[in-house]
Amino acid sequence: MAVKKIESALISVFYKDNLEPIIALLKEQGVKIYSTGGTQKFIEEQGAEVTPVEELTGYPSIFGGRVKTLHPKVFGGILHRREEEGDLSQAVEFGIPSIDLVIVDLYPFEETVASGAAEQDIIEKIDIGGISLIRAAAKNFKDVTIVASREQYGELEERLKNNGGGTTMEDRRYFAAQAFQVSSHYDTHIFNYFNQEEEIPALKISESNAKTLRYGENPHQKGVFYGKLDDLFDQLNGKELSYNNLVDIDAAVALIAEFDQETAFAILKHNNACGVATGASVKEAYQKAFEADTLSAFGGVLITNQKVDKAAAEEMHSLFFEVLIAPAFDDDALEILKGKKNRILLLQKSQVGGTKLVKTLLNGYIEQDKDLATESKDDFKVVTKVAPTEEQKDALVFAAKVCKHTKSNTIVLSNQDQLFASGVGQTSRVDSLKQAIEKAKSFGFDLNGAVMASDAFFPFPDCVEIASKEGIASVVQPGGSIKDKDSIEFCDQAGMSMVMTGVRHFKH
Ligand SMILES: NC(=O)c1ncn([C@@H]2O[C@H](COP(=O)(O)O)[C@@H](O)[C@H]2O)c1NC=O
Repeated sequence: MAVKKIESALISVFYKDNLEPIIALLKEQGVKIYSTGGTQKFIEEQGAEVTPVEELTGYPSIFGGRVKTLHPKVFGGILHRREEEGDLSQAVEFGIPSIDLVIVDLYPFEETVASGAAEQDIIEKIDIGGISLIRAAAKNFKDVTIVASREQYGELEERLKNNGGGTTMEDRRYFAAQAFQVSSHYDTHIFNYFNQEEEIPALKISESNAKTLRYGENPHQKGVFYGKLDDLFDQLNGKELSYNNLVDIDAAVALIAEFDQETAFAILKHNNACGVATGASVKEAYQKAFEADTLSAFGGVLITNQKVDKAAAEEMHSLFFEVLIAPAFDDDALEILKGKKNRILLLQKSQVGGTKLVKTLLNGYIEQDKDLATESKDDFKVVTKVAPTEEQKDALVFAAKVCKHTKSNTIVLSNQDQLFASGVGQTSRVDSLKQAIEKAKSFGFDLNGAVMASDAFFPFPDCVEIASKEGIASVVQPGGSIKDKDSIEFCDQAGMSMVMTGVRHFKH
């Protein structure tokens, strides 16, 4: 493919770091360099000759830097079509030089917003000249090479070296695509800043950090994660995270975030908890979580909200599991856990944050607020003659937390510090209850005195009838059925207590 030699360049970058090798290369090739104030100074410090852009435009940088490159001599130099006679003669007529390479690093708008800066500082960080240079050069990629961010310096250097100081059409088209990626990302952030009140009903998401996964949900499906996982986790051991790992990890961190007062441990499989417990230590919480379902724990995703110590690590080590997430690990615990080379160990550095959930649906996207409601004892409205004891209320809070993070329809059975069993994702609530009862019994739990949580109301009294037969003593549910009365009356006859929260927690 034909190589177009670079003879002139315009460089205007906010962050000057890492530019040195490019300057050295351009200098070596005798490229004529035009530049703006701060960048010009930096390039001169590298010992290269620079023509100030002011010399080209005949204007100084004005209005506090709001106008410096915005001039026909600059944009004409980029945009004129080299194969058009008319464009070439106009360039000569108006004394417009050719600019073959444009290097820009935009004002850091996103960073300034994130720093909590004042509105005026944020507005000044909306780059105008830089973004225009990027668009112009990308549009004229047939003749011009555009490098739109400092992250692309390495690629430019490599391509210039490979092509003897020039670029191919393929190179320039690639850089143009990168440029529009940079400019659209930049504008997305500006729009979202201006539309914080969501007056304009438009969904703009832009994430340039991509991680190609081994595959999607199944090996015949491709999968990519877009986001900055490194902000949340340090991976300390194990194989690459898979699509399904990420889905389970997402569910695990959301569940464990419910427990901020006590040491908690959860084991998840296919998005649902098969074990959850609190305890005096991570080891004890793990043991109790594991007890709830010693079969499902195999290959599971494990998570705790406390530092993993040696005792806990020794206890877990014999279990085959995919992932363990914790906010910290003792060195001797890590040494034990690293004994299995594929085992994924994640150190969680921060909470997930964010208030919205988005997914694709039909031919569009669906967005909703995250379910950030968690009920405490104060939210319980006792609707039966018998009120739950304090201990039962603790158990109801525990069960309700697990219930909120389990696929609907769900029924969760527990005491105040241990999940006994849950029925998950059943098409009828009764089936969920039956599944939970059978499972709890199969792992040796005595349901006498246990509590029950339901993610949505009981349309009929059938669930409390079945629960009563098993000795379940107290129930938490949102309420809101036209037949609430039937369930309440049954509980009163059976001597059970029931509280309503008024908050439904479907998880589809
Ligand atoms: N106003 C303009 O004409 C203009 N032209 C280029 N810039 C930006 O100015 C910055 C470089 O400025 P300096 O070389 O003075 O440090 C770059 O981030 C570039 O994107 C401009 N600034 C903002 O719009």
